[in-house]
Amino acid sequence: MSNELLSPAEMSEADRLTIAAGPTDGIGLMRRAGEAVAAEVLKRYPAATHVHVLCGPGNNGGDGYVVARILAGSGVVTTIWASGTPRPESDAALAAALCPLKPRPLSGFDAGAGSIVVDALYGAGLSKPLSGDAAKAVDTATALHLPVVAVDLPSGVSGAGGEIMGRAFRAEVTVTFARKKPGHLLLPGRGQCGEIVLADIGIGDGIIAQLTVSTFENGPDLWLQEFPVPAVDAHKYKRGHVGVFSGGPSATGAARLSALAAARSGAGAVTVLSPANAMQVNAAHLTSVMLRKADDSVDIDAFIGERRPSAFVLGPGFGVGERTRKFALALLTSGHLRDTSTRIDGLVFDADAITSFREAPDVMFEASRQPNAPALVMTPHDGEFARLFPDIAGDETLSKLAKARAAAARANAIVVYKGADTVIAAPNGRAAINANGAPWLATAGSGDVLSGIVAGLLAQGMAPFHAACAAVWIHAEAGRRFGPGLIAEDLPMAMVPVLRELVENQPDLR
Ligand SMILES: NC(=O)C1=CN([C@@H]2O[C@H](COP(=O)(O)OP(=O)(O)OC[C@H]3O[C@@H](n4cnc5c(N)ncnc54)[C@H](OP(=O)(O)O)[C@@H]3O)[C@@H](O)[C@H]2O)[C@@H](O)CC1
Ligand SMILES: Nc1ncnc2c1ncn2[C@@H]1O[C@H](COP(=O)(O)OP(=O)(O)O)[C@@H](O)[C@H]1O
Ligand SMILES: [K+]
Repeated sequence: MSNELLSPAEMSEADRLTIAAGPTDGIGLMRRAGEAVAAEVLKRYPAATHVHVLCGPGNNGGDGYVVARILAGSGVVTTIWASGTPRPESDAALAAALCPLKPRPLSGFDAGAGSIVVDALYGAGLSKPLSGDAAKAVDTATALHLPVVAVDLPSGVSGAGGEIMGRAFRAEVTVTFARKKPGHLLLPGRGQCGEIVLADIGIGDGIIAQLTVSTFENGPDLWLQEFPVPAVDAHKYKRGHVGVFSGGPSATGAARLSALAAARSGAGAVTVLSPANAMQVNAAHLTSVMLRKADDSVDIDAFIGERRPSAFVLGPGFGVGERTRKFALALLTSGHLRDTSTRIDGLVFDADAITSFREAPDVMFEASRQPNAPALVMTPHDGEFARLFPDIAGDETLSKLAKARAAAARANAIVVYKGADTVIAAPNGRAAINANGAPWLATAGSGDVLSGIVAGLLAQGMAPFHAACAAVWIHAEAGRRFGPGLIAEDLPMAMVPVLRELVENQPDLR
């Protein structure tokens, strides 16, 4: 697998383990890193008149000295602008000594039109906001519209969380090493990276395996093996039955979007559970999706007992208040209804099911901790996240990744913290960052569709973390491919080619 995302600490551990295992030493890794960056510069900018390499005092700067040596050796006009000098006897000092160019002080950095900047100021070791000459260099490169190639990370972007510290370069391409880092995928860092090129510098998969990484880029590699495909003897109830709760007569659309998405994602049967006074409006709009009255927890228990649903969606269009809390708690405590033939694989709480617990989130978290509680997946956007986890949301020291992890642990739930950089986190600390979406997905009802896909996959027996990851990726992929003009109604149909490819790519099924 190459979808692991390494924190700066994990990357330096990978570095250490590789050197300890031999035969590659530190300068060997640095040479390969510099060679990869130089190759990218030569490939992308063959007509560049002048390359300016900005070198910091650490190993990121060390990579920069290697780049400058190779470019100069290839006949490219190259200037090094250095901030500080490498620590004596460090790999960076060795790289600088091997480079024939005399560095100029970064304070004087200037460049003409047609120039390229290689940003090797700070990478994994960024420890404080950019200021002084480094900040001025960012402003100069920006003002002159110079294309920037970043080494490992655009200086100023935190590798751990994607935050911009002070200022940051906006690169056209970022060449990183061995594995991506969370800061390449989380916003705003992702927006500063441009295209990301992953270079192999000799840190083997076996080394990465020793790190027991728990953060991943979301994609089929993570969950395709588990993606449900109906067996030859499938019947509809073997493919899972999803119940989706509808709001009142003027708020039924969200549940139907969710229900349709659950059906498209492969659930064999889907039932909209409607208040009595919204039965008519729901009936007028449903065809393959079934409809049943559910006004209170007695109705829910009867549905569970009789129809053996395997997953539920509660929240879209449902309304905020006591009734929602009652329904949520009835579902979380429905374990007593289980016998060997009645199994609820999971619950998806979205929208109003989240907001309804803003005054007393612990009540929900406590219920989800009970031994018989079904697996819970929550799908908050920023606003909903802040209602349920105000202290975590307000903690400026935490990245979105860290916030999602903290929330998942507290709530004993899979938390899908939505947005352009959706993070999916599990209570055990596993987390995935999603990066295949597009802003076309920012359209009313898009989130309702997502909750239905999660439930559809849960109902088919996918493990909750993987069901959530797969749903987020499929939803994003469908929206990105559809592109301009997307409305939520389009998403269930736009999923079809995505699902087809997933099924066709499952190794055992070809
Ligand atoms: N690990 C690997 O496998 C490989 C890693 N490689 C490369 O090494 C890079 C990591 O190197 P690194 O650890 O030396 O850190 P780096 O980013 O050079 O910065 C540290 C220096 O900068 C300083 N400094 C930081 N922020 C600052 C600021 N805002 N303003 C001013 N100063 C600031 C900081 O100062 P201090 O915090 O000590 O005060 C320290 O002196 C990595 O990104 C990759 O390119 C490759 O060679 C291949 C193999
Ligand atoms: N700029 C964006 N890029 C990618 N995905 C996005 C973007 N904006 C929103 N999304 C996705 O669209 C969905 C919106 O959900 P939500 O905010 O709940 O909307 P609604 O309540 O209208 O259904 C989420 O899955 C979110 O991750
Ligand atoms: K850099």
